[in-house]
Amino acid sequence: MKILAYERIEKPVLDALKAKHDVRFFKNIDTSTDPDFLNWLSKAEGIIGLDLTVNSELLDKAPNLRIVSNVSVGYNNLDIAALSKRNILATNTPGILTDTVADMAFGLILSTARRIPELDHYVKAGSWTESLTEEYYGTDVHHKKLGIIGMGRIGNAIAKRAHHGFDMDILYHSRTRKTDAEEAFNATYCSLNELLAKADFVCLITPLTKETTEMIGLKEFQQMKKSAIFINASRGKTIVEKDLIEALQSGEILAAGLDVFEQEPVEPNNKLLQMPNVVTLPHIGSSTRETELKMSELAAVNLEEGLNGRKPPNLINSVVWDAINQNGY
Ligand SMILES: NC(=O)C1=CN([C@@H]2O[C@H](COP(=O)(O)OP(=O)(O)OC[C@H]3O[C@@H](n4cnc5c(N)ncnc54)[C@H](O)[C@@H]3O)[C@@H](O)[C@H]2O)C=CC1
Ligand SMILES: O=C(O)C(=O)CO
Repeated sequence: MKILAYERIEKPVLDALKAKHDVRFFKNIDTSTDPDFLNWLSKAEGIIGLDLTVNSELLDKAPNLRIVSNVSVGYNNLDIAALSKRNILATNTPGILTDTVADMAFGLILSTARRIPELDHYVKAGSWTESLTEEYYGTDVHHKKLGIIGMGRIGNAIAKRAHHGFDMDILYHSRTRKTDAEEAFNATYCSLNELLAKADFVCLITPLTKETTEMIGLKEFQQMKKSAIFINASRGKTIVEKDLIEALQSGEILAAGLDVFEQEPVEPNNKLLQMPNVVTLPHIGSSTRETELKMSELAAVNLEEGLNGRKPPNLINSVVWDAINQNGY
């Protein structure tokens, strides 16, 4: 079968797909103009990859497409309505990356509060010439209040680390109450306003949807404590980035730890990159060797199951499955 592979997919998985199918791999191309890409797209039955924008415009050029398999849990790059309208299956990779992303989010909490990257530079620059004074002190993490916005799989894994490892009080805001998390981590459900006002650490880990786009802007930063540390591991567009810059510059909040940006890769002149109280990462939450491989493997299983007429384990638009089973492809 003809498969279009795009951007991130681990080599052993790509090689295994190539051994069975007619696969073309694309990286760093303009998907609206690249002739090779457009030619392959017109023939492809399956797409596998990370972050390819799949909308009506692209789908109009892909008449043979039957499945799009994302190598990520977030699928804000996919227009699910447009895919479903054309009876094209869409899949993602939930679960297997949860602990890895939670570790990284916790890494951002610790490194921002304890100023680890900043102090690492200080030591390596040879500036540690005398006993340190208050100016270099950080903020405690243990026994503080952690506010989690988006208490899903990853939110729960962050809460688990915070509750069991750091004796933190957990506040959370989500679309629905999560009684399991309340029982397991003594977590308290809050309105967004209440969470923002009470939390020492505000950690955003929702999917990017219409509802969550720009959900945290200047008004929300102003509601946070002046000592608050803001962590974003969700998607860059869940916040208003210029408002975060303003909130940090005016001292509305203390610091931020960011794995995601409005524009990725982040522009080198982004003001956030010049702030010592901001810890930045290159959208690397799930990217350990072990987990990236598992994500590619799971995405390949989803792809093959779909192409072989079986229900993929991580199907997003089950309405398409129902339609296919009633009417056939
Ligand atoms: N930085 C990174 O490398 C990674 C980032 N992510 C991001 O994390 C997101 C969450 O992943 P999972 O925990 O696996 O998803 P999930 O679906 O298990 O959890 C998402 C949670 O957000 C909540 N939510 C949705 N809309 C909301 C709203 N308007 N207000 C409040 N809560 C809302 C849902 O109720 C759910 O509890 C992904 O969609 C992706 O955007 C995921 C993996 C890696
Ligand atoms: O899985 C996701 O949603 C990511 O952001 C990349 O791993």
